[in-house]
Amino acid sequence: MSTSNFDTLTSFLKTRFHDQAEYLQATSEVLSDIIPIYSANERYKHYDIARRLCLPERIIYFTVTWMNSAGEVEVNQGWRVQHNSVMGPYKGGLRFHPSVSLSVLKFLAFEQTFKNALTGLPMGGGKGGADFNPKGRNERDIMLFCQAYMRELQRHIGEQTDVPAGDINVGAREIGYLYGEYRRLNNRFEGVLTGKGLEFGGSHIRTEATGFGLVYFLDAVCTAQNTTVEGKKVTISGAGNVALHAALKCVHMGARVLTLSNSRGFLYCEHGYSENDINWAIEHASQYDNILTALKEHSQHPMNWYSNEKPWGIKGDIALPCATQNELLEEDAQHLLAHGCQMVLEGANMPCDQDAQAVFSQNNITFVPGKAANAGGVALSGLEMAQNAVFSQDDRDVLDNKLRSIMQNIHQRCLEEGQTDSNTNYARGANIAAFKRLAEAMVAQGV
Ligand SMILES: NC(=O)C1=CN([C@@H]2O[C@H](COP(=O)(O)OP(=O)(O)OC[C@H]3O[C@@H](n4cnc5c(N)ncnc54)[C@H](OP(=O)(O)O)[C@@H]3O)[C@@H](O)[C@H]2O)C=CC1
Ligand SMILES: O=C(O)CCC(=O)C(=O)O
Repeated sequence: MSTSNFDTLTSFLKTRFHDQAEYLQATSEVLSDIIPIYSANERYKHYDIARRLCLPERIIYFTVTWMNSAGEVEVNQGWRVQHNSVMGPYKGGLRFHPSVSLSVLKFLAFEQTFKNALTGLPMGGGKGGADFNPKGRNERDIMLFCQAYMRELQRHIGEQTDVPAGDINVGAREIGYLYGEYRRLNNRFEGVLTGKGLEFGGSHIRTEATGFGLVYFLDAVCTAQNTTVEGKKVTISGAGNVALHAALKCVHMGARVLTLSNSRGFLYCEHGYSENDINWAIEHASQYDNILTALKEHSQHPMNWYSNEKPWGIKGDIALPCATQNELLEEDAQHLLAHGCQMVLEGANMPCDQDAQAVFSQNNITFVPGKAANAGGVALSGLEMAQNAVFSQDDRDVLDNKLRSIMQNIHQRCLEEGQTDSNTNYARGANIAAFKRLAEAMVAQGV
C-alpha cells in the first residue's frame, strides 16, 4: 500500500466512523508511523494488514437490565470489543464510567492490541465496559450491577478465548464480584479474569504493576539519558490505581512527587508526598468520595487543593498523566514546556492529544506513549494467566523482577525501532515494534 493507499484507508475510516473521534485519533497516530514499513513490504500489502489491524474482529453489544438495591429497574449499555486475537486470547480491561462509548472502547481495544504485542506475551487485544456510573452507589448496587453485567458477558469469554481485567472504576472488588458470578454460572474455576484476589487465583504485584511498570520504564529512559529518577520533581495526574502506585514507586526511587489529581481538581504538596501519605491513600481510596481532599485533612504535611484545575501548571521535571484519555491538551503541554519539563510518560491510555504531542516533539521533550509505558499492568495479567494455567502462585519478588525486565525489554524495542540521528522517537518505536510482531503473525496465519 503506497502513501496514497494509506490516504484511502484513512478516509475510509473517517467516513465510515466519522462519529468515533477517539477511535480515529488512535488509528491515525499508528498509521502515520507505520507507512514506511508497510509500503516497503509486499506481503503486508498483499494481506491488507493495515486495514485488518484497524478493524475489530468482533464487537459484542448487550443491554444490562438490572434491579438496584432500592428495587428500581435500571438499564445500561455494555460492550466487549474483541479487537485482534492473532497473538493469543483477547486481553484487556473493563471500564465502568458514564463516558464509555463504542468509540472509547474501540480506541482502547486497538491500543491494547499493540500494547500486548509489545509485552512479548501471547495475548491478543480487547476492551470492554459499560456506561454505568458507580460514583455515589452503595456496595450492594455495585455487586448487583457487576453480576448483571457478567450474566451477559460470560457467554463470550473464557480462559482460552477472552480474558478481561480491570480499568477505570473496575478494581479488585469489582473483579471479585464479576468472577463470582462467572464461576456460579459456568461451574468452572478458571483463569477467565485477571486482577483477581490473591485467595482465588490472583497474582502478587498485579495491583501495583501498571504504576510500578511505568516508573521502571521511566528509570530505563533516565538511564538512556545518563540521568536518574532520584532527585527529580514529578507531577502526576489521577489518584486511582495507576497514579498512586506510580507515585509510590517514584518516592521509593527518591523522586519528589508534587501532585495528584482527580476529575474535581488537584492536590499540590510542595515538599513532595511521603510514602505514608501515598500508602494511606491506596488503603483508604474506596472509603472516600474524594480521596485527595481526605488526604489533605489526614496528612501531617501542608497540601493545597485546587478545585477544577489540572496539575500541569506546577513546575516539575517529569510529567506522568495517569487519569484518562485526552486530559493533557496543547495549552497544558505549553505549561509543561514553559516550566522546563523534560519527559512525559503516559500512565493512562492516550492522555496526551495530538496537539500536545506536537509541542513535545517540536521542543525535544521526551514523550513515551501509554502502549509502551503502561504495559506493565497487562504484562502482569499475562503472568497471572500463566500461573493460573499451572495452578501455581509465584513470589512477589520473582514477579516484580519479571515486571522490571519486561519493561526494560519494551524500552529496548522502542530504542531499536525509534532511534533517530538526534533522539529517540518512543511513539514511533513502539508503533513499529508492535506492528512488525502483529503483521508477521497475521501473515503467518493466512486469511
Ligand atoms: N488499571 C490498570 O491496570 C491500567 C490502567 N490503564 C489506564 O490508566 C488510566 C487510569 O486507570 P486506573 O488508575 O486503573 O483507574 P481508577 O478508576 O483507579 O482511577 C482513575 C482516576 O482518574 C481520574 N479521572 C477519571 N476521569 C477523569 C477526568 N475526565 N478528568 C480527570 N480525572 C479523571 C479519577 O478521578 P475521579 O475519581 O474523580 O473520577 C481517578 O482518580 C486509564 O486511562 C486506564 O485505561 C492503563 C493500563 C493498565
Ligand atoms: O490487565 C489487563 O488485562 C488489562 C489492562 C488494561 O486494561 C490496559 O492495559 O489498558
